[in-house]
Amino acid sequence: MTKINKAACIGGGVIGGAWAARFLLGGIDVAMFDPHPEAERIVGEVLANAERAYAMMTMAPLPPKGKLTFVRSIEEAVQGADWIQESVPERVDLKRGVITQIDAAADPKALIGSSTSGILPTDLQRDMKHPERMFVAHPYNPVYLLPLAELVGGEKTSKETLEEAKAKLATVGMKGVILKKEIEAFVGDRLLEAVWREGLWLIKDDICDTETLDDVIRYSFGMRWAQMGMFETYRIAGGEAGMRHFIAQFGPCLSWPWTKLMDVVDLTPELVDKIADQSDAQSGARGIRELERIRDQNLVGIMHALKGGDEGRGWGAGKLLAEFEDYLWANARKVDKDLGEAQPIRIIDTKVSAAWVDYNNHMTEHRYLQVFGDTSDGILRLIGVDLDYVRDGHSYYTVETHIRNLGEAKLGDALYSTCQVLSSDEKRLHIFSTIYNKATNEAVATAEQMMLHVDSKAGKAVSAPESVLSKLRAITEAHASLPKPEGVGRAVGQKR
Ligand SMILES: NC(=O)C1=CN([C@@H]2O[C@H](COP(=O)(O)OP(=O)(O)OC[C@H]3O[C@@H](n4cnc5c(N)ncnc54)[C@H](O)[C@@H]3O)[C@@H](O)[C@H]2O)C=CC1
Ligand SMILES: C[N+](C)(C)CC(=O)CC(=O)[O-]
Repeated sequence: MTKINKAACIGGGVIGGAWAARFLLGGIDVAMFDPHPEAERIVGEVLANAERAYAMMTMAPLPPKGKLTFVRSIEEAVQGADWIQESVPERVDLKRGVITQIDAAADPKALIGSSTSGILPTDLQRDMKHPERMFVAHPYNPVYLLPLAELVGGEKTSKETLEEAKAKLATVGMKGVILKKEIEAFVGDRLLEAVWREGLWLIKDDICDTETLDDVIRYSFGMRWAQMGMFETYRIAGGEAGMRHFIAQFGPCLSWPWTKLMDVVDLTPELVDKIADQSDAQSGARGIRELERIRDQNLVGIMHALKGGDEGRGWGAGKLLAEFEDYLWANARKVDKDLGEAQPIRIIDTKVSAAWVDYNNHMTEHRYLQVFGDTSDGILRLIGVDLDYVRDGHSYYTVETHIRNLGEAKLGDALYSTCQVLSSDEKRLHIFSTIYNKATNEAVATAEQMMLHVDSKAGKAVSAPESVLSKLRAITEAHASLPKPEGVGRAVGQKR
């Protein structure tokens, strides 16, 4: 896949700031131009929330964070950039001017995406010298988590540009969908606008308030949409006869006067006050950044659930996350560890994220197991048991774990883990891992684990191949000279 080497973000508001976060956390340097006097603070706050979300989202090795530079002009921002994302306010004259300015200063091969929610790319590329590399890349808020970008070409956009944009977006975990034709508001905003129009009428006519309306969405079809969209959901709603029956039964309702879709509600000052007051009553006690964090944590939870969907193969946005994680592992900097060194191997570096903390205000139990699980995965990768190996039908399964919690890990604490191999043979791997607080180097928890090499299709333990065993022997022999760690073999309740 073709990586993005350097990105330029023109406009750093809600969307531009979140694009910058997506690129930076994908390891890409970003030059940002936004004349807003508080642009650095705003982007900094968005980035902080994005980093928090990524810490919850994945334990796959993200590349070192890219460097963010604020610059004073569009010309300076686009220097050396191969992806330029325009996210200035939704006005055709402003956007066209900015895009024409970008075009004049950028490398003629650099891709130029516009975040516009609905303006035709043909209208935006009108004055460009190299319009073939300009397109709409319409994202969804928050761009750093929601992976979709609608890719829409104008009359002068080349097909190759859209394909290249799609391939590049995959390297930052995004799914680019290429629309067959340009149309105002593309696909997503057409659908959203229809629902929004209807929602405004329901509030205006006092059928419900904003909170009730949101409840109707989030306790019902919102959940369905997140995992299956509209048409697959309705196929199921048609019962065994599927889509044809669904259309036969519910199609006629479309011509009954159920909706007010074609009437545009008059957004009078009174109606705006009414909606804003209801919205304040619904959510005003929490600030925007706090609401963003709640939203992000929920979105991560949904993606995690979808990652386990379809019997572990992953589904929708969760499958995409799993594919992105595969990509991150495949592209992680290979740490050349000396397998013959007589010291526990350092495996994981992480931080206690907000999602890991419980009502006792410290890292909750199962997160220790998660870090230990990632540590054992790390040692397995060192001996060649990686995702390809697992896909080929073999793996190590953990059959026993004993965790001891020795100290507290608090929100934001930096942690690292080490792993010592206690013994191994053709089938067994006996390890002892420790999680340390990075600031104090004090042990926070230990785990003793026994793993078995298995033929995962047959579901039984089998000998590992020599390619794995030779590496494992090197580590086991080196670690044999280490003192036995305190706590090995301890049983629960045993006196110290
Ligand atoms: N907010 C949303 O939910 C979504 C917005 N979009 C699109 O993203 C674009 C940006 O929208 P938001 O980020 O919401 O707006 P915003 O108002 O939060 O941010 C716009 C930013 O552009 C900056 N700006 C103004 N003129 C500029 C110029 N000449 N050069 C550089 N920066 C300039 C402003 O200072 C501001 O920080 C729009 O086209 C919008 O339709 C797309 C998807 C979702
Ligand atoms: C409101 N909006 C039209 C700017 C919304 C979008 O474009 C997409 C989104 O994130 O909902």
